[in-house]
Amino acid sequence: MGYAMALNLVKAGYEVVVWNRSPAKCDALAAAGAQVAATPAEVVACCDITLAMLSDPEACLAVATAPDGAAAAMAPGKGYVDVSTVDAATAAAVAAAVRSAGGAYLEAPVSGSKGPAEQGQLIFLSAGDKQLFEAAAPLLEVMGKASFFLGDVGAGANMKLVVNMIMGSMMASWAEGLSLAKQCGLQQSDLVEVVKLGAIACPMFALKGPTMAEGQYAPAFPLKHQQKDMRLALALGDEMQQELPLAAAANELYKRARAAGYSDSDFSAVMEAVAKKD
Ligand SMILES: NC(=O)C1=CN([C@@H]2O[C@H](COP(=O)(O)OP(=O)(O)OC[C@H]3O[C@@H](n4cnc5c(N)ncnc54)[C@H](OP(=O)(O)O)[C@@H]3O)[C@@H](O)[C@H]2O)C=CC1
Ligand SMILES: O=CCCC(=O)O
Repeated sequence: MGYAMALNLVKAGYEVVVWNRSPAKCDALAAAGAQVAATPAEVVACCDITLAMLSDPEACLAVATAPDGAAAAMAPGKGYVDVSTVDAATAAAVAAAVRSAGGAYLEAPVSGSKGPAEQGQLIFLSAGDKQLFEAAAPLLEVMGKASFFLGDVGAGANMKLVVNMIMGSMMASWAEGLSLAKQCGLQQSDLVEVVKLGAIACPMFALKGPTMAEGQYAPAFPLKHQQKDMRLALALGDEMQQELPLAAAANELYKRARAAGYSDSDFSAVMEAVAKKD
């Protein structure tokens, strides 16, 4: 995700400085014209606005707060936009580190996967410092098709977790439907066409149905990240005393798929947790 988003900024003519824990992953961006930094702090030192796209809460905290992390070079006039999917507590901790160094903080997790990231069609779910949202708007416009400002720190993270919890349950349900259709002798391709025309038509079902029927799960949204989002959404449910029985059941399927070795496959590989073995 970070690669596609940064590449769009380079293509739009911005001076982009990149860092990644595994440095080789910066090579293609360097070839496209980005400058490569040695640490997150070095990125922040070079830039007015720094974007972070990282896997999970642990990664976001590490990159923001390590001795050579982003907060170490934060200063008044600089902004940090974390577009990773994390929980509100992590967003608050990163915000505190950035703000205590005088910087501004925006969380802006994204809806949309690899394709929308490449096409500049992401949806940003932002919260935090409104002035930074306004300053970052031209960048978000390059990378996305819509940006929402949802309020104080945590609101963007919570919105993203609600959206991905719904998506995870829908995908698990779709996997069950495709599997049941097959078991009763129906063509899965017919199910895809029937669903496409009715009230439960859904771009995700249309996109993923054919490849799921073939047992192909080339990663767009890795299953380990979907399971992380289910876990974080369930924790949010506990905190809010909101029952989430469907999401809890779906989470067990994603955990089963992870245990079966599908962590780095697309999240549609949840199919393997429900499909009856012939
Ligand atoms: N893929 C998708 O479709 C979407 C993903 N998201 C969210 O975006 C985020 C990134 O997703 P995606 O790009 O797919 O994930 P990837 O797994 O491809 O990339 C994760 C990135 O995080 C880095 N990272 C992980 N742990 C650490 C750490 N401890 N310290 C420093 N860097 C670390 C990785 O570095 P390294 O290369 O060294 O491993 C890599 O750059 C996740 O929060 C995900 O939930 C949101 C919308 C869509
Ligand atoms: O977090 C991943 C979201 C994927 C999507 O919105 O298609």
